[in-house]
Amino acid sequence: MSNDHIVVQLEHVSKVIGGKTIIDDLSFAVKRGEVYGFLGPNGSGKTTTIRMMLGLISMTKGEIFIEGHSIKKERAKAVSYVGAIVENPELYKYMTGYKNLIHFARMSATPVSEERIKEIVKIVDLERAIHDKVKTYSLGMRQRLGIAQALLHHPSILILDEPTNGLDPAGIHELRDYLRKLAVEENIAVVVSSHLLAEIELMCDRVVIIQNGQYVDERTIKGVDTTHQKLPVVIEVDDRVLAKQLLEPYGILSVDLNTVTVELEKGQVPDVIHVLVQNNIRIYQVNTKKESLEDMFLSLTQGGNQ
Ligand SMILES: Nc1ncnc2c1ncn2[C@@H]1O[C@H](COP(=O)(O)OP(=O)(O)OP(=O)(O)O)[C@@H](O)[C@H]1O
Repeated sequence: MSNDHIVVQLEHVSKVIGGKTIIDDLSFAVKRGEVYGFLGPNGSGKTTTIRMMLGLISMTKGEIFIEGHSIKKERAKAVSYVGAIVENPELYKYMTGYKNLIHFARMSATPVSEERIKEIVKIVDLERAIHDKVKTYSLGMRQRLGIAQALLHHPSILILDEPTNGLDPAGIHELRDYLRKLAVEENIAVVVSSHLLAEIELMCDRVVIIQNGQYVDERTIKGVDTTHQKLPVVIEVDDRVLAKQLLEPYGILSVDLNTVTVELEKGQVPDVIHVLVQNNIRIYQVNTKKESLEDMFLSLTQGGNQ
């Protein structure tokens, strides 16, 4: 199956509770093999959206498809592809990790083989501790056991609501590593919600940002090839008129008092500097305008509702 395979798709989803619009026309799609961040300030509607993705609450408008199945029309089928931990997983502290998994496997609607349990234990890195009682586990280990439980039935998508809550930096680091491994090795979509940009940036391949229940932006975080991305480059020169003439072929965006802004690919920047220098233009500054995810998220969360 190709990695462009869309596992979950939200189409114009809205949720109104008590006359108040909590989610407003939200659309996004998550693919196999990726860790997808769902980022928004507290109260922006992440949990509500996740509940709709799990079929726990209805949507007022729109559609959610999981593996092509409508959550409205084929709820049981659609939800069968989802593994999720929304609140703290229910674990039996006085049983071993392994016995917990056996217990959940028995409760699963789809049969789970012992082989599958072993495979999952390996993926979440609990091989050494799996026969110890859960009460001896750290919070991070308990969370991994919870994830193992959510994965028993071979879901196509794993949804984790604020998974780093309560974890220390080492725990967050571990979580990041095995979510990545999970997405690739199990070839599943992993959706992680958070109100902390730094965490999402560390963990995810792509991120959708919401505020007040509305879509704000979607960005690729890792592995993005910026070589051919065109960005505005502001060049401060002593002769903007001549500079404008020379840079015309590259596409001038604007000319100010002593700057010329051109839209350039990274590889064109040295060429442009070369052309200007050859024509005896003095260059004082070259700046690429790029709004970082952080700038944007900070401007969204200004007002301190984090
Ligand atoms: N059942 C409900 N009735 C009324 N308002 C609700 C209900 N559920 C959620 N809300 C409101 O909807 C908004 C979004 O809540 P939600 O829990 O989805 O946000 P969130 O992004 O998950 O935030 P947090 O990270 O704080 O949990 C909040 O303003 C919340 O008060």
